[in-house]
Amino acid sequence: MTAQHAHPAPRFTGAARPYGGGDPYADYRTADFPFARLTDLADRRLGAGVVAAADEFFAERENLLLPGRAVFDPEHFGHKGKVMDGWETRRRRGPSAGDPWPAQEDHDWALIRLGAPGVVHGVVVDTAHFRGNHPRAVSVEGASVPGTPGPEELLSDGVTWTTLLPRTPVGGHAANGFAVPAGRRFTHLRLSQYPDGGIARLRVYGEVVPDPAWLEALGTFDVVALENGGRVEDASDRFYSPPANTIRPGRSQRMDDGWETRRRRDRGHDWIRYRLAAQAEIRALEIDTACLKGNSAGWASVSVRDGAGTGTDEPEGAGDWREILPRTRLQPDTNHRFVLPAPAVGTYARVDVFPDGGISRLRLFGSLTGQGSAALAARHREPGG
Ligand SMILES: NC(=O)NC(NC(N)=O)C(=O)[O-]
Repeated sequence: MTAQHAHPAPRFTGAARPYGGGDPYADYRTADFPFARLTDLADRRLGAGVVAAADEFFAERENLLLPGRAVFDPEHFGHKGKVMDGWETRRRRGPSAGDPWPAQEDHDWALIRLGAPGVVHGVVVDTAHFRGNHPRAVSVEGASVPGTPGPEELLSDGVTWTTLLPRTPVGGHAANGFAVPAGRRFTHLRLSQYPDGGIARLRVYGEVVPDPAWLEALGTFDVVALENGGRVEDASDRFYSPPANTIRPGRSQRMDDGWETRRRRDRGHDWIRYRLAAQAEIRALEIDTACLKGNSAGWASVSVRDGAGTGTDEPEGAGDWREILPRTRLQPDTNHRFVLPAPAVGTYARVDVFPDGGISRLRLFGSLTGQGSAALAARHREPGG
């Protein structure tokens, strides 16, 4: 899918006002970035990590990838200074009394391992609560390094870094969002801030491009899982929690780690539509309602559809939806397992929940068809994949 940007993302520059008391988000600058519907490839819950940083004097690099928005407690000071929920470096200085200012090219950097390799469509460099100490500008580069390289290898001359976002001014206390022209499949990013400062969160939105050799070796795997290249295309409700939670790794540990819809007061029902990693044959499935007790979905059905749709709209050129699990009663806080009476082939899947409520995970176990394997291999090979 290519993120379409009819209007360029709004840009925020300059300092924010000093914190004046009350809700610290009252004067936060943000926008609705169209690419933010895609998977956050730098999600800690997907396995992303900040493997190294040039400096983290004031606040630790790990904060960059925490889920949820950054918190600010005006009274919280520690031995090093104001405790900040982000990655914050010390102030850079020039070489001498006569030249006390940092040089034009001075910067601090952090190396990020993506949770799943993929093609990046947009980044958000969030400077929430960094008002007088945000960087003047940032840049983002990507690299594709096989295996599990450590910081030394990533910093070695042998690694080629491709610019995703050239050095660009950013504003303080703002969600600085930038659409990125679709490039290659990257495994790692380098975030730089000029000349120094603090960044609360980094979000990297794009499409997971899994390694076909790995999936081939596994044979049977969860063909809708985020880490394997599955994704949510649309959903009826995003009120309490994102539908993409249903295809995250691991079991849900808290209610907000699943998908919970608001209480319906009409005669309708809620649903999520997914695109699978590629065309697959599904043989078994799980619907988990972990941590959803008084608000678990009452019943659920699952359907699949075949075809080669593109984009986020209803799948184009796809066949009809075929129900593979009829409307089935669900128990609260329970993992439900179903072996399908016959394998079902599809490229899209849909879960319908009745009448509302939540499920925490959907797992679709199967293997890629010959057509699915070929499509995935082609995507992995192509320069844009
Ligand atoms: N008030 C501050 O945040 N000052 C300093 N930063 C921290 N974290 O104390 C600084 O120099 O940016």
